[in-house]
Amino acid sequence: MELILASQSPRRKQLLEEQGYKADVHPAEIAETISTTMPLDEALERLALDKARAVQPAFPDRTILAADTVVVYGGEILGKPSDDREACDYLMRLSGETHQVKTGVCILTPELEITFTDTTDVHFRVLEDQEILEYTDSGRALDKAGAYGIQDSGFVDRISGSWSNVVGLPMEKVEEVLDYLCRKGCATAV
Ligand SMILES: Cc1cn([C@H]2C[C@H](O)[C@@H](COP(=O)(O)OP(=O)(O)OP(=O)(O)O)O2)c(=O)[nH]c1=O
Repeated sequence: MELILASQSPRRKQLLEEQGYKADVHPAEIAETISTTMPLDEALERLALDKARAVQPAFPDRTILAADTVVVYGGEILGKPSDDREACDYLMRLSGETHQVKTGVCILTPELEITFTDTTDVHFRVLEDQEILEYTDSGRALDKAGAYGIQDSGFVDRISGSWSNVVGLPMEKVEEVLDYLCRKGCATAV
């Protein structure tokens, strides 16, 4: 199955390819604004839908996948940090605590618009100031929600829920939907 991936995230491409899906990358060029006038899950799905719709005119016959991942801690949304200082601030706040990672997903076909959100609870071990600085200095924090990668930081000591959801795509649910689409015969469109 070959998808149009409306995301610049190399992690999402890798997660899809590891499960046997080919992903042709065409990132949506839209502002990443999360609406505050609706519940967060709905707002993430809306943003994923907007990303998918932004590329649909170029690929009207294809299946398009888009997503948006955020960290939620203490009632606040932590997206991608704007600089190293903010990245350090996020990591100091998350140290020793449990937060949530939410990914809103949209799978858009010529006939269907499917959106859903998955949530994973993530617990950080207590972090030393020095390791926070080393991580942010390495440049790995800036393109990631919450300023860390579960896959490259070693900060996480346990999770409850989907691991791939934290990396940027809840593959268990994504596969369920893609399998459903194949069974429904949308395969011609993918
Ligand atoms: C929490 C966490 C996030 N991330 C990444 C996944 C996403 O790439 C990024 C969240 O930003 P997103 O805005 O969801 O995605 P993106 O900007 O990389 O790509 P696009 O908007 O084009 O879809 O954070 C990890 O790689 N590991 C993690 O543990």
